[in-house]
Amino acid sequence: MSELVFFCGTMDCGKSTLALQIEHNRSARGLVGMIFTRNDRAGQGKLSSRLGLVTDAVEVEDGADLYAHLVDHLSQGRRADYVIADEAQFLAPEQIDQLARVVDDLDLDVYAFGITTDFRSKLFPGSQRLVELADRVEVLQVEALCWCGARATHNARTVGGVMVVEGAQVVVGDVTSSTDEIGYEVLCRRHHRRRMTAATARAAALAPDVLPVSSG
Ligand SMILES: Nc1ncnc2c1ncn2[C@@H]1O[C@H](COP(=O)(O)OP(=O)(O)O)[C@@H](O)[C@H]1O
Ligand SMILES: Cc1cn([C@H]2C[C@H](O)[C@@H](COP(=O)(O)O)O2)c(=O)[nH]c1=O
Repeated sequence: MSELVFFCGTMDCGKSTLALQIEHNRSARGLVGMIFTRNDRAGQGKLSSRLGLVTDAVEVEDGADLYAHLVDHLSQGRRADYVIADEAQFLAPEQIDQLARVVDDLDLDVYAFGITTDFRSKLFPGSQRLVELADRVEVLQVEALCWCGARATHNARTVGGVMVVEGAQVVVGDVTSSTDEIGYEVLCRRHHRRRMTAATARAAALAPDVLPVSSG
């Protein structure tokens, strides 16, 4: 029985790497995948991992019908034995419904990869629909860590290392951004709630003691 599986986690926990491994293992056995992505950092029509691997993919545009895309592809006599959708948080809810239809009506496995929540810890609409529709939701095993050493569960957006809570939901970026750029940092919930990033924690640790010292 084919499945819709949602592999999720924070940024930088290895989702794209796993997508590329699934693709590698299946193509090594002669299977052909249809690979979708949207807004990958490496550019349009790319699925890339921080380990340096990259493969070509179909860039999903606004309003694209993913089910129709598969039907067109197959009716031209071309193969697709399974589907991978990376950066699935950026897909519209309707496109997730189309992926579920690919599983049910075309009997293909669909592996979707994405972050569940945005920098304000709100569900992305595409991820919400995946949680609603997936046969299985798998949280990645390789945990990203907060600066304090706890498991990172949340994604913070930063400007110059300082966490921000205003802005558009979608801003493509990375966890290794230079000062002043918009970047991201993964944090545990405690430090996300306190808006305490590695930079602000370091600054607080270096600040002179603010408590008055009594002379008598
Ligand atoms: N230089 C490195 N050596 C070993 N592992 C690395 C290195 N750089 C990145 N990684 C691994 O790659 C993971 C990020 O993989 P990636 O697939 O790009 O993440 P995601 O798609 O979840 O954002 C990191 O959590 C880390 O485990
Ligand atoms: C938290 C958050 C992230 N994004 C963007 C930043 C990256 O381009 C991707 C996540 O990619 P990764 O492979 O999982 O690292 O999402 C965003 O647009 N909005 C956010 O709130």
